[in-house]
Amino acid sequence: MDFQGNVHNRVNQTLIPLSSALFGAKDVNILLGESAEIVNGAHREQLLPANSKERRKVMSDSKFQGPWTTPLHHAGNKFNEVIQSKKGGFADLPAEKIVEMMESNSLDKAPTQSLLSVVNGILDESMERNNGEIPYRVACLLRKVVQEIGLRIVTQAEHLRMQSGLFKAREEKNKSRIQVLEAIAEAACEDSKILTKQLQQMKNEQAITKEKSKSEAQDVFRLMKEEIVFLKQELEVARKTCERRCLQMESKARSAQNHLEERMKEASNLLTESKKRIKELEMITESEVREWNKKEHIYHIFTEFQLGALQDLRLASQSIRQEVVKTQNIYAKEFDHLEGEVHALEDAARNYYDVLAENQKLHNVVQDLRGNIRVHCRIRPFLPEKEEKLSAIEYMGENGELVIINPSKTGKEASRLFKFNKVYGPSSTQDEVFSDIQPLVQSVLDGYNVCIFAYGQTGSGKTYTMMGPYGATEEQCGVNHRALNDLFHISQTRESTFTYEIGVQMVEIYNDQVRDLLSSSSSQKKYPLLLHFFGSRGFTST
Ligand SMILES: Nc1ncnc2c1ncn2[C@@H]1O[C@H](COP(=O)(O)OP(=O)(O)OP(=O)(O)O)[C@@H](O)[C@H]1O
Repeated sequence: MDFQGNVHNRVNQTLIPLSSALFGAKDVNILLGESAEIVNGAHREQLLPANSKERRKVMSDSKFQGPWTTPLHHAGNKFNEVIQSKKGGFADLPAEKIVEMMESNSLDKAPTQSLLSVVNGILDESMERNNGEIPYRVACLLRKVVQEIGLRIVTQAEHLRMQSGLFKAREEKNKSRIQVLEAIAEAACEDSKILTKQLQQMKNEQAITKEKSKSEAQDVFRLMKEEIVFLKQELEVARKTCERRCLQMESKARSAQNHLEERMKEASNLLTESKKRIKELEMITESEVREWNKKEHIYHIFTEFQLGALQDLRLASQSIRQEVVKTQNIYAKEFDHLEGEVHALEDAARNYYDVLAENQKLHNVVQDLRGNIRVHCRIRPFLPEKEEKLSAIEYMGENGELVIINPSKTGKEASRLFKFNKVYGPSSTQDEVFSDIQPLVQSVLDGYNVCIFAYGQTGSGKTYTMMGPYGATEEQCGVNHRALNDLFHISQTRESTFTYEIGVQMVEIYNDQVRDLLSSSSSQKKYPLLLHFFGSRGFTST
């Protein structure tokens, strides 16, 4: 539709300029009007320009007018009046009238028909007359009229030449227009060819599209067929499954029915049994009722006996109440006495706390006196696997003296004396070692800073002393366990007077690096702190 509409528009666009070239221009009307004036005087009025001024000009320019011309009363009126008013022949016309007719103005405006009728009239008159003479004045008029007609013929001939020149020019113009129109027609033909081509192309495309849609429809049909086959198969499978399930359900229903029948039988059996039981129970109940009646009787006797006993009890309770009042009085006196004693105890307790504080002070003073820094030496026993058991200890004093011998040297240099605060022999126990450290734990709880650390070469027994051996028993536990036990124990005994917050930190210092042994993340294990003053030997501290 669009294509056809476009073609129609294009054809219209081509035709509109064509028609305007033929019929629309004003000059075409003028051209036709002027041609008609010359070729066919009958269409003069219709084809002359509509503008009245132009019309008048054309009319006045055209001096050759035939008898068909519409009478122009404004031109040559006098001439006509004279012709029409004349009686008899031209020879009879008075001289003034002929002069009046000969006035150039009058002749100019007279129609050519009138001029010709004057000439014919004069010629007829001369032929009618026997002598054939034409009076002089009439002959003058005749000459004048003939001259006028001759002039008009000359003018008309010129006019005709001009008109033919105009015609030629217009013909040229028309030829060029025809060429333009032919060119337009050719262009229109080219357009129509292109359009036809496009139409053909579109038809081809439409055919291809139709082919495509046909193949697609075939594909869809095939796919639908496959889908239907697949769905049929699935339906078949589903039907089979359904049948199988129905069969299973039926067998289940049958088994359930059998089961129910069995249950019904069991229930009926139970019912008969329970009926029997009810009968038995009724019999038992009857016998029990009898029993209960007997018992009621016995209870009745017993209650009466109890009432008697209760009476006795009431009497006894009254006497007891009197006793209790007496005892309460005695207790009140004793409470007064005890109150006095409690007051005395409170005073004593207050004194006790003072004494306790004093005692703590004295304890810490004693610790200070024993030395702020104490060095104890523990001698490790020989390890069982050691074969050579040659000891370097020559003497071990009770006040911390220790003499070490060096077999490779002689004389004074062979032995060396060391002085410690305390020396523990190879047979010393963990408890013995801790007994000297224990007072320091109490000092911690009194607000003193305490540090206990073990120092010695590898394998000298630091870990053993501080922690105990692997899987240690209570007896083998080292300083750490024992100190912590004491800390908790003493803090508990003091919980009425003190509140302690206890925290634990376990670090290892090894190769100048401090590590947090309780940290779970490996990145935080390493402390940024570097210790230079401990040297490079390993040790364990608490
Ligand atoms: N007093 C002791 N009684 C019995 N065995 C001990 C005693 N002291 C140490 N040992 C034993 O000696 C061995 C080495 O002791 P320990 O591991 O405590 O040494 P260490 O100084 O901690 O060594 P390192 O610096 O290499 O860690 C261990 O088998 C330990 O059981």
